[in-house]
Amino acid sequence: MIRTVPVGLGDRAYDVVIGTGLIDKAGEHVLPFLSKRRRCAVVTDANVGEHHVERLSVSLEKAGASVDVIVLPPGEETKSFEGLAHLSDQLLALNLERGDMIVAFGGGVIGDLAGFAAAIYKRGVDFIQIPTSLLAQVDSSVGGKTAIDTPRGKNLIGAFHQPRLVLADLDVLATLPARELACGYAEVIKYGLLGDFDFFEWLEKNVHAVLERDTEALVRAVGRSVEMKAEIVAEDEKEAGRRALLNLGHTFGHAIEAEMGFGDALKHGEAVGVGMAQAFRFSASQGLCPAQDAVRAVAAIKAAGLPTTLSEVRSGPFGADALIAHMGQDKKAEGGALTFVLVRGIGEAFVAKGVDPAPLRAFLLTEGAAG
Ligand SMILES: NC(=O)c1ccc[n+]([C@@H]2O[C@H](COP(=O)([O-])OP(=O)(O)OC[C@H]3O[C@@H](n4cnc5c(N)ncnc54)[C@H](O)[C@@H]3O)[C@@H](O)[C@H]2O)c1
Ligand SMILES: O=C(O)C(=O)C[C@@H](O)[C@H](O)[C@H](O)COP(=O)(O)O
Ligand SMILES: [Zn+2]
Repeated sequence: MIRTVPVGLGDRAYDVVIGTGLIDKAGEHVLPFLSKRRRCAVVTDANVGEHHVERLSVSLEKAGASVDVIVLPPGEETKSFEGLAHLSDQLLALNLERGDMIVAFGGGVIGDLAGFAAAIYKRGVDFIQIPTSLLAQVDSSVGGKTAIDTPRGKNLIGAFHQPRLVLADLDVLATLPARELACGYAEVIKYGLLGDFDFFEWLEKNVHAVLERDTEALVRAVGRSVEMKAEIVAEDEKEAGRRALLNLGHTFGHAIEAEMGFGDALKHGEAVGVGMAQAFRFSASQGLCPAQDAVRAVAAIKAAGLPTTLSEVRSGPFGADALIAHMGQDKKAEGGALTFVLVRGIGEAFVAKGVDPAPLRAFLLTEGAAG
């Protein structure tokens, strides 16, 4: 089974190919994008490398490509200035040329880092995304946001750089740890919560099928997510307007991630789980959204085993002012004022500019943050 979702971006358009058995056929898919000397640098992490990189290399080599593999340490810490310096140096050591291809083979950390390296290496080389986590298949491999974190915040240094192709092989999810699958589910349910009530209702009924990796359920979950992201990105590539909806839960979530220091204790998908729950509760507290929609949204996030409250993230409290300070670094902020993605109900997100910090602070106190 193969499904192709086009991302309509004119001269930067590309396909997202979703299906099974794609790693073994990667060479065929990638070959048309290689230059004459057919050289690729595959960037992966140690976990993905251990399970899958051999098959990918064989497939690329069978198609006539010459392949070098760069293996990085797994984890969010790799998506940093240090990780970028290390990767750039490895690419230079291989003497990769401008016409060569970088292949990002891993989760969102590898995709964001290798994509950013591709955007700036020798002022820009092409790259292909072969996402291996559910989160990367439904979200980070599509849309061209690439970045690294800094201690001051999430994804603060980066570039828009679209891949030439995305190959999402559902088979590789077989080796993905259950915790990571739940992280990916957070971004899947985000699409339902932000703009597709029917998809949300389907997820309510099929959460266990998705988490048990039932192929049919994965095809629908990944397919619908990518379709929604592709449609939004094609309309608003650089987040001038509607693309901000994809940030539902992220202004809250990124602030929590920054406070937690971008490590293993709290993963991005988990932060988005709490962040989306807070976006619904905050919207309800401001009279924007019916309280029962917030209760239902939170229950659906919880059903995947994701956290929905600050106290599940850390027993010690978060400082309300520290969280608000992080929110000030959010890329959606305008003229010093905060922008949030809020909701009128399930499937009805909207962009709220100029959010007053006073009710926000009061809300965070009700959430258990310290004053
Ligand atoms: N660019 C975007 O639009 C976008 C969107 C969403 C998230 N992100 C970013 O993505 C990152 C999170 O991505 P993630 O959740 O994929 O994290 P990740 O890349 O750290 O991968 C999660 C873990 O799973 C392992 N793994 C991945 N695929 C595997 C497989 N098939 N088998 C076994 N292990 C596997 C990895 O080694 C890692 O330990 C964050 O940095 C987030 O900011 C970016
Ligand atoms: O693609 C987008 O646009 C998103 O916002 C998707 C998010 O899930 C993702 O985490 C993204 O990296 C966040 O972007 P940022 O601009 O808030 O750093
Ligand atoms: Zn995200």
